[in-house]
This record gives sequence, C-alpha cells and structure tokens, in this order.
Amino acid sequence: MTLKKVNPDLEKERSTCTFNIEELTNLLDTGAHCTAERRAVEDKVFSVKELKDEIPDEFLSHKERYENAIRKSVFLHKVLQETGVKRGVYNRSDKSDFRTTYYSIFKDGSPFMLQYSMFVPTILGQGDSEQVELWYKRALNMEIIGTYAQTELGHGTFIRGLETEAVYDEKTEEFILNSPSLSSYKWWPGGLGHTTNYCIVMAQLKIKGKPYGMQPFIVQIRDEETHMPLPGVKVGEIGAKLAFNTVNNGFLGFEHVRIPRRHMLMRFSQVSKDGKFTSSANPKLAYGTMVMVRVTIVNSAATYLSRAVTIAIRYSAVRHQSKLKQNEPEPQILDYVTQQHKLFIGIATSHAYMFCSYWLWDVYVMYQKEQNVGNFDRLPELHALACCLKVISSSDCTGLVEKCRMSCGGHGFMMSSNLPQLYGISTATCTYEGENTVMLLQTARALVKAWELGSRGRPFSPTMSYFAEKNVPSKWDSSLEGILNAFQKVSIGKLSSSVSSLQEYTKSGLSAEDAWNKASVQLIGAAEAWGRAVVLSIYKSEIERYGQTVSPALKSVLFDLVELYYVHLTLEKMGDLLLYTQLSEKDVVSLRKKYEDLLEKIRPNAIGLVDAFDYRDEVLNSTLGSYDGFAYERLMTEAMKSPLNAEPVNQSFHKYIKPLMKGKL
Ligand SMILES: CCCCCCCCCCCCCCCCCC(=O)SCCNC(=O)CCNC(=O)[C@H](O)C(C)(C)COP(=O)(O)OP(=O)(O)OC[C@H]1O[C@@H](n2cnc3c(N)ncnc32)[C@H](O)[C@@H]1OP(=O)(O)O
Ligand SMILES: Cc1cc2nc3c(=O)[nH]c(=O)nc-3n(C[C@H](O)[C@H](O)[C@H](O)COP(=O)(O)OP(=O)(O)OC[C@H]3O[C@@H](n4cnc5c(N)ncnc54)[C@H](O)[C@@H]3O)c2cc1C
Repeated sequence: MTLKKVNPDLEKERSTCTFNIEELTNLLDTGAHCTAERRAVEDKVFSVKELKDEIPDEFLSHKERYENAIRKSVFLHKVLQETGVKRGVYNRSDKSDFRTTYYSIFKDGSPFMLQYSMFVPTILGQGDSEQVELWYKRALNMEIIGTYAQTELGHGTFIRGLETEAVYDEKTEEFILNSPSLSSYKWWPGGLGHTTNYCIVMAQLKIKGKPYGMQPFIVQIRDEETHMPLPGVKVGEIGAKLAFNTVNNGFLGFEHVRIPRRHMLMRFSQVSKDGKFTSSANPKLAYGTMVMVRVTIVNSAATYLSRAVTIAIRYSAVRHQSKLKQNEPEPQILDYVTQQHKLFIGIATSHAYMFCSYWLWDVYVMYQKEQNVGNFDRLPELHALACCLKVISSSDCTGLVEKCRMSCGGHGFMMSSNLPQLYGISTATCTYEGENTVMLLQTARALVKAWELGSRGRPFSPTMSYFAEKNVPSKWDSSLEGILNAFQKVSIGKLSSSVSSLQEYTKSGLSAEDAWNKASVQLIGAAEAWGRAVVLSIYKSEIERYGQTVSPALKSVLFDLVELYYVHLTLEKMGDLLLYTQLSEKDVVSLRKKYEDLLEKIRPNAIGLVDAFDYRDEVLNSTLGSYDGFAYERLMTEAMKSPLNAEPVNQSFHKYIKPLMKGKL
C-alpha cells in the first residue's frame, strides 16, 4: 500500500496553527543546532536496514524478541559510534543529550540499556582516576558489557538490608563475594540474564568481621571468550514482565567468588592492602548513581507522555464518531470538549516536566561541582528534589499515558498503536530507581528536617524558601502568581499539619518511628504538595525566561499551556485549596469557565503542538499516530502481519473445532 498524501483532516488542522512549529521544536530540543544534530542521527539510524523489524515484535516468541533486540542493539551501537554520537550513550554531559529519540527502535527496551544508563555512569562517578581509565575505556569499546546489580529478591527499597557480602581477605588481597541466602540473590538488573559479562555489584563490605556498609564492586560474571558463567556465578533471566521484555532483566548469585582488591570502586571509600577502611566524606555518596538516574527519569516520563499524546491527538483529529449536531456530519472526536479535557493537559504536562527536567539537570550539575570540592551542603535539597520530581513526573505522566490510550477507544488497546507498550515502560518508572511512596517519604524526611531547623532560625534552601513566609490568609487571586502562591500555602499547610501530628503522637507516648509511621499518609501528602509547588514555579519561570527570546506567537501559545496547567491543577486539587486558601465557590465557577475557554483557545493549535515534538513515524511506531493520519489503512496493514493471517484455515480447526462440531471429541 502506498500512501502519498496526508489525511485531509490533518491538513486542515495544520493550516490553523498560529505559531511556527519549527521554533517550538528547537526550544524543546534546547537549540536549533540540537534539532539539526538529532535529525541527522535519526536519518542515519533509521536508514540502517538491520535496524528494521521484519515481523512486529509482538508476534515473536520471548526468545526471538531477545535475540532481535540484541541484533538491533549491536547495530545501533555501531551506527552511533560511526556517527560520532555521544548523545545518551554512556554518559549525559548536557541537557541536549536527553532527546535520544532513535532509541525508540526498541519498543520494549534494549538489553544494553543498563550499560549506558548505570554501569558506565557508576564507573565514572564512583571509580578513582586509575579505575576510570581502565574500565571506562573497556566499556566504551564494548569489550565489557555491564549492568548495575543492587536489588535482591529480598530487598530493593531498603538497601541497608542487602545481604550480598564482600568479605576482604588481606592474605590474598581479594574480596570474596557471597550470596548467603536465596533472598540475597540479585534480582532485576537489566541485561544481567544473558547479555552482560561484568556488573557493578552493590554489596555489604566486611573486613575482619566488621561491617562497613554498602559499597560498589566491579565483578566479572562471564568468560569474555565463551560467555559461559564463571565458576561460582549463578546467573539467568527473571522471566516475562508487564514491559521491558527485551531488556533481559536477570538474577545473580555468588558462591565465594574472589575478585582483586582494586575491583572495589574507590573514589569515595577505600580499602588498603592491609585491610584498613577509609570512609568517604559523606556515606551517601555511594548512592550517587541513583540520584543521577532519578534526575533523568523526569525527562523520560515527559518523553513517554509526549509520544502518547502525539498519537492520541493525531488519531482524535482523524477519527469521526457520533453526532454533535443532528444535521451535520460526524465530527472529529477532538471536537468533543471532554476529549480535549483528556488530552490537552497531556501536552501541557509534558512541557512542564520537560522544562523542569532541563532545570533539574542544571541544578544537578551545579551541585555536583560543589560536591567535587567537598561541599555537601546542598545534597539534602538535591536528594529531595530528585526523589520528589521523579515521583510526581512518573505518576502524572503514567496516568496521562493511560488516559491517552483510553481516549483512543478500542484501537488504543491494539499493540500496533504502541500505546500499551508506552504505558508499560512508563509505569515501570513509578517503581524502579526508588519506589514512589518510599521516595515521597524520603522527601518528607528532608522537608520535616528543614522545617524544624527553620523554626530554630536556620535559613531554608532555595526551593523551600517560601516556608519562611507568614501563612496569613489573603484574598484568592487567579493569576499565575496568585495560583502559585496558593499552592505554596497548601504545601506549608500540609507540612505544618504533618509536623504537628508528629509532635502530638510523640507527646502521647509513641516512639519517633511509630509517630512517623502513623503520620506517613499526611507526610507523603506534604511531600507531593512541595513537589507541585516546585513544578508550578519552575515551569512558569522557565517559560517566562524563554518567552523573552521566542516570537510573540509562540510565547502566546506557551503561556496558554502554562495557564491550562495551572487552572487544571487548581480544579484537580480544589479540596486542598479550599482547606488552606481563600478559594471560594465563585472563584471555582470562574476558573471552570477559564478552563473551558483555554481548551477552546488551544484547539486550533493542538496538531501543531504535537507536531512540534517532532517524532517521526519510526519513533512513534504507531498505527494511530502517523504524520499522514491514515490510521485505518495502517491498522489493516499491521493486522495482515499476524502469523494467523498467513493461512485461511488454522490447523486447530481440523484437530479440535471440527471434532467438536461433529460430536467426535
Ligand atoms: C523503549 C525503551 C525506552 C528506553 C529509554 C531510554 C532512556 C532511559 C534512561 C533511563 C534508564 C534507567 C533504567 C534504570 C532501571 C532501574 C534501575 C534501578 O532500579 S537500580 C536500583 C534502584 N534502587 C533504589 O532506588 C533503592 C531505593 N532505596 C534507597 O535509595 C534507600 O534505601 C533509601 C533512600 C530509601 C533509604 O536509605 P538509607 O540508607 O536507609 O537512608 P535513611 O532513610 O536512613 O536516611 C539517612 C540519611 O541519608 C539521606 N539520604 C538517603 N539517600 C540519599 C541520597 N541518595 N543522597 C543523599 N542523601 C540521601 C537521607 O535524606 C537521610 O538524611 P538525614 O535525614 O539523616 O539528614
Ligand atoms: C522494570 C524494572 C527494572 C529494574 N531494573 C533494576 C536494575 O537494573 N538494577 C537494580 O538493582 N534494580 C532494578 N530494579 C529494581 C527496583 O529498583 C526495585 O524494584 C525498586 O527499588 C522497588 O523496590 P522493591 O521491589 O523492593 O519494592 P518494595 O520495597 O518491596 O515495595 C513493595 C511495597 O512496599 C512499600 N514499602 C516498602 N518500604 C516501605 C517503607 N519504608 N515505607 C512505606 N512503604 C514501604 C512500597 O511503597 C510498596 O508499596 C528494577 C525494577 C523494575 C520494575
């Protein structure tokens, strides 16, 4: 089937766009040169025939899918090396490295994912200069392929409870790695099953019977020639999952496996030949890779949502259903305001988190520089920001990806729409790299501490500075500034109320731990409220900053989205605002009208806004979301690829159905 033109519905939509799409694409890419660079890489990657799937992934067996993913990972690596691309490979050096759109050639992830996202960054972040020199080079050349093995069957969240041991033997100057129980087996690391030959193992260090906490060790697990597991290493794949089925997540156990002393990554803590332990300046530096990945997840979440919303909005523009007015043709479903309500917030939310992710990356890099010269003052704020923004971005975006899927009706249930897979990889971000509730409790811990120190006169860090403001009631103000102020009041109200509950519970005789547990539902609410205030503030201030450099037409549409985001959240969180601010019923009525007006205003730009994400068809991988809008033709073409359609009658008819029909079973 050759499709030459564009669906007239989409043509019409594109003609109503009020701003320059390319200008917005450049902004999302963090610069016109970044757009050009990204497109050049995509041209190269998508022209490699080995990177194309002959049969859609979903029709392959588990084993075939893995083998296909390995083949593609190898060719992708090769082509990226030839292109000289550092983007997203090994190490992010700049926020422009985020838009690694070519990575979507894997619908369900690559078995090399952890090599790039955690193995190499841990070597760079936790190795001393000599270790970086050795291991980074080998990893860069793909002589070694690794993963980050921390989680165990028994413990993922509570890393102080990890059981894998690394016992130092000063006689041989080696560590002995051992898995003392089934629950101590590593479980989950990406690529670990059958792909990696090395890994970073997070294990409890013991010297002369004394524990020194969790430390990173670089451990060879498979022979470099034969790829057979080394003696004492038990390794395999953990099985089928909701998503990431081609990532080859694995399990790993050790039976007294010996590794040289210098295989402990020693940038922060060291073990000398004679077994002397030198502690790092801050023990939490061993958790550094997790902070970095949490920071990058904010961008991943925004990206998954921007893909889903592109698919859903394009499909909603070409899909016609029901009657709005009896004497008129069936309208595009995008004309139903309920459909706009489901989808436009997806565009605004992906902008909010994309711009916040760029800001957060800059904060991370800045704080990192301070830590490199021994200043850890801002580590608690960075940790709280990384935890909290990871949580609200992953949960908001996942909820909206699912909304996009459902907004496509039955066709959104098709794997060929790519919406189920996007939901799968998005929902994983709510669990990995710190389960969301646990991350909110970490945030709350930092907030309560800051609150208590603040009440004793200590200054607040920048994102908490409004805690110092007096919580005096003021008239409701529906401007952006007024709404931001209101959300900060909610944040203060929830935090101070949680702190009061903690104090009351301890006064009534509960231990600090029991009081914390009893108040924890309130505490996660306070943490979320702080995160909301941060996102509202950063999204607005970033758009104000960019607004000074972009055209008036683009500035106007960017602010429509900021307003939509603010008003939508106000209506969503009405209960909290009624409790902690002067919001009245009259204000709510006028905000509802404002919201409806904004949906109407954004409607002509909806297709332009999703086109500006600049996802080519190969990146979206969706029958419903292609640029030309021929959804039905693509659905039929994909259906014909089902192996069942290769023959008119399946053999099971003769074997089972016919005997049943004839009563001969
Ligand atoms: C189609 C495919 C598409 C492909 C797209 C390609 C792009 C994708 C890119 C991304 C891919 C990423 C893939 C990643 C896969 C998942 C990897 C994992 O899950 S790996 C596994 C991830 N696993 C996890 O994330 C495990 C989660 N669990 C944990 O992190 C910890 O156990 C804990 C934090 C919960 C508690 O730790 P514990 O030691 O018990 O600590 P206490 O509670 O007792 O608090 C003591 C003090 O420490 C402080 N502090 C704590 N942490 C930090 C920190 N990081 N820093 C600084 N400070 C920190 C804390 O504030 C407190 O301070 P204070 O009040 O005393 O002043
Ligand atoms: C797709 C995917 C990929 C992964 N990749 C890797 C990898 O490459 N390497 C790696 O090491 N790990 C990896 N993981 C593991 C991941 O990091 C952990 O699953 C995650 O940290 C959550 O830990 P858990 O599974 O122990 O959950 P649990 O902690 O057992 O969570 C279960 C429930 O208990 C609750 N809970 C636990 N502790 C507390 C608490 N203190 N207070 C209140 N509630 C609590 C949680 O909120 C949750 O509701 C991956 C996981 C997934 C899903």
